[in-house]
Amino acid sequence: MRPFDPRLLRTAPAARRPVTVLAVVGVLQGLATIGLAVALTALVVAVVEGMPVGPSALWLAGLFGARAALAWVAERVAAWAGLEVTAELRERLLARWLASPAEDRPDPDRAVTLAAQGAASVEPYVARFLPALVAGVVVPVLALATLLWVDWVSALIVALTLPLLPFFAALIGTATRAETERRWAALSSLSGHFLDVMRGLPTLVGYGRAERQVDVIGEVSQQHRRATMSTLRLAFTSSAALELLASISVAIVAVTVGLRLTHGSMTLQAGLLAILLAPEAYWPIRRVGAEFHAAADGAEAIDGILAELAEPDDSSRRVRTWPLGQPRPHSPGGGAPDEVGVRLVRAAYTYPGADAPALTSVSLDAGPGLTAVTGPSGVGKSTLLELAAGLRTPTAGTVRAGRAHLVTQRPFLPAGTLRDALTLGNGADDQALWDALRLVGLEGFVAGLSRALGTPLGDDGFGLSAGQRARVALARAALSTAPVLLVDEPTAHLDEDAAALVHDVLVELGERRTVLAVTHRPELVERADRHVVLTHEGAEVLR
Ligand SMILES: Nc1ncnc2c1ncn2[C@@H]1O[C@H](COP(=O)(O)OP(=O)(O)OP(=O)(O)O)[C@@H](O)[C@H]1O
Repeated sequence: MRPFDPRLLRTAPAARRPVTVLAVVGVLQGLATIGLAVALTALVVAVVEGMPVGPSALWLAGLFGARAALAWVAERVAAWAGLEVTAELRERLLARWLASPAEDRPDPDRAVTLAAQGAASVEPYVARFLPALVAGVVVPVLALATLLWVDWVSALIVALTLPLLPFFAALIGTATRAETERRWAALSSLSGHFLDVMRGLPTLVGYGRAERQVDVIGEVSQQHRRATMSTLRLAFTSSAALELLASISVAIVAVTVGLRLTHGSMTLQAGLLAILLAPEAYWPIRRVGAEFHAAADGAEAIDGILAELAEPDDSSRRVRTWPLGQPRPHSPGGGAPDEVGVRLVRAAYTYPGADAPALTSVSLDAGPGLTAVTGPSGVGKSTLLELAAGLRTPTAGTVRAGRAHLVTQRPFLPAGTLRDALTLGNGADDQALWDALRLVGLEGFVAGLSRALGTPLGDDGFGLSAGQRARVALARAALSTAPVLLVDEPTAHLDEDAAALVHDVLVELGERRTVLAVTHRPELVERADRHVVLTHEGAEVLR
């Protein structure tokens, strides 16, 4: 692990200010520590020699106060810096992944590990390790310079023994590296397993196989525990080794000072100051060693995150890049911003690692109005919508589409209120929300809830039926200002009456926008302006 990776400050500019403040506070803390040793010596000498103690006592109290205040500031700034960096790295990762075609994104388990635990482990690195590193560089230099001025013999002993600490720390660090990598791999595999089990839980419960997963999760957790314990063992042993080395070095200084004091070849002032200053040269380096282990995970994660954020070699595949939370500068799928339709010319798509293409040479031209897309299961209908939405880049041919809103077969509904699920954080007034709910036939249902739009929903829309979830997703599509709506099997979970209502909504939306709806329902095909049948050979436009 590199002690400090400057790429971090380049990638997370928000961290620059807090990290600079941390460095300045670290230098001030070092000066206060040296000042404290000088003031304490002056006070003791004044007491011993019967001189007035007032001035040195005042200096001592003032410096104690200043050091306490600086420690408080350092703690606050470190916490602030940790949060800033973690938040910025997460935001950048999400922005990068959202701006990349699906095939360029990492596996979900790696993405979860990087953005969740990975970014979180950067916090102790920034909040604890970096301040320790600043102190580790500044304080020993200041202490050594003062020692040289006070007593060159003590300075020589410290100068000779001090480099042993970072040397041993580096030796131990090299041994820890493999352990840290093992722990990181164990964590990634645990996340992957956990994610897979959570995804497959309904199926596993359905087949009565959920219990078996307890053992699998148990075994992976044990691997993680063993890796963590061996890292901890190493951390404790290395701390003890550095502690011992520093204690022996301070003892050598103390013994030589004591001998010279006894022989009268040294003044009490110089001797006391040397004994007080010697430990100050060692402790910051010991602290770096101690914080190193807490930071090792963070440094490993930073490597992974920075690699993920690094510019890709093939920038032509990066079809859409825009800052998070800002409107897209150009529409997905390579279309112009004002385009209102979807146009595919001999578009093909092969999933990464797949042998056969999921979509072969599809050409279609869908302008404003409702276009029904039908075809046998697995023919590539969902893939077609993802291409039109710009989530994937075609492996051959071209796709042009206006700004699109995609309603997938399993629409994402965040945990929060019904209002959150409808707006997804975009501003829309309540009147617009009620209009959209009326459109999809949910107005009466929501009005009947005691907290109406403020009704809390669980993860994935928990608390709503499958049909209600589909209609909330459709209301969200109606609320969006995108000129192109892409809808994947909107009536899959609905009974005849509810399906008829959704069909009305799609027809109505089609009067104002381009609606591409994948469906199995002949009633919707009947009412559509265009009908495209997807086959394994391409697309056949029937109407
Ligand atoms: N992420 C993926 N990785 C690899 N292959 C995939 C992936 N998603 C889909 N496929 C494959 O691509 C083909 C087209 O899938 P797609 O989901 O687009 O079909 P579909 O027509 O929408 O099917 P259905 O009507 O059952 O929803 C299928 O053979 C499927 O197995």
